[in-house]
Amino acid sequence: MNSASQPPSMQTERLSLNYGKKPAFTDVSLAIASGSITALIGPSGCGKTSFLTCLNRLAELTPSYQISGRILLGEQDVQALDTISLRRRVGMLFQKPNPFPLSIIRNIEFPLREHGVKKRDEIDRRVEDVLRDVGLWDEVKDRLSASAFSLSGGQQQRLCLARALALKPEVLLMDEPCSALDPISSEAVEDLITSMRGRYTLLVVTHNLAQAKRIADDVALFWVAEGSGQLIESGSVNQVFEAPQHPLTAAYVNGRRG
Ligand SMILES: Nc1ncnc2c1ncn2[C@@H]1O[C@H](COP(=O)(O)OP(=O)(O)OP(=O)(O)O)[C@@H](O)[C@H]1O
Repeated sequence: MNSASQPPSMQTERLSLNYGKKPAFTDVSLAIASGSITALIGPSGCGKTSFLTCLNRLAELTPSYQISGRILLGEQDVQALDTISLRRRVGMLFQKPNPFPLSIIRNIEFPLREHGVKKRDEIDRRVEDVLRDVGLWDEVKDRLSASAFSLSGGQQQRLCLARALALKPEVLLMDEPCSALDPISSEAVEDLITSMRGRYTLLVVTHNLAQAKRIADDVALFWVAEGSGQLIESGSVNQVFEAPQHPLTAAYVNGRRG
């Protein structure tokens, strides 16, 4: 599917990020289509993770961070939003599962309560809904009070996904969400990602080109040029993989560079 016809859910306009004097990426303008899966690909150090963490303003936690350009969520400038509501609307899943050191149920209940959901029956309903959504309910329904760390790595990652979904985000940022998992868990998480197409806007950093090809509607390729990450090409998955416009894209997707 080419999602270019859909209005962007998020977009960046000439976004640049420096850590102190060192540029991480420069002048990235990218529109992320609503309800689509966009894969961010490119060699190590080209700024993919830094770009992702700008979108929910996590990058601000790095003291030397300096940003220029604009990031829009819908029509709103994310700098004008408070970070709590921004991060409710733009959730994140990290490379390594990072459940809270709490029980399985509290991992989901905690953010719900933080965001004002206080009624027991609503909490229980939303916990069950999201655990079903990530295919975990049957595996954990009899041990909701057990520690989240008693789950396998793949189950922990699905719990983290459920925790993010509980807040009903519009956009989900995923930083190599499968790369720390065994092949079977990785496939389960990948299947979940594709099952979310159309319901959420997903931006997924992946080093795995075969995975990008399998899951993405759109692909954006970053590269390091002149000492900083650059967006060198973006488009539908078919265009980027089958008819790349830039010679570096052709070399990268064919395994000759990067
Ligand atoms: N917190 C930080 N402080 C200083 N420099 C950083 C920081 N995080 C990243 N960088 C630098 O910014 C550049 C982009 O890094 P980033 O991790 O965003 O790239 P990446 O494409 O995600 O890499 P990888 O695929 O290896 O994860 C690199 O040169 C990196 O060393």
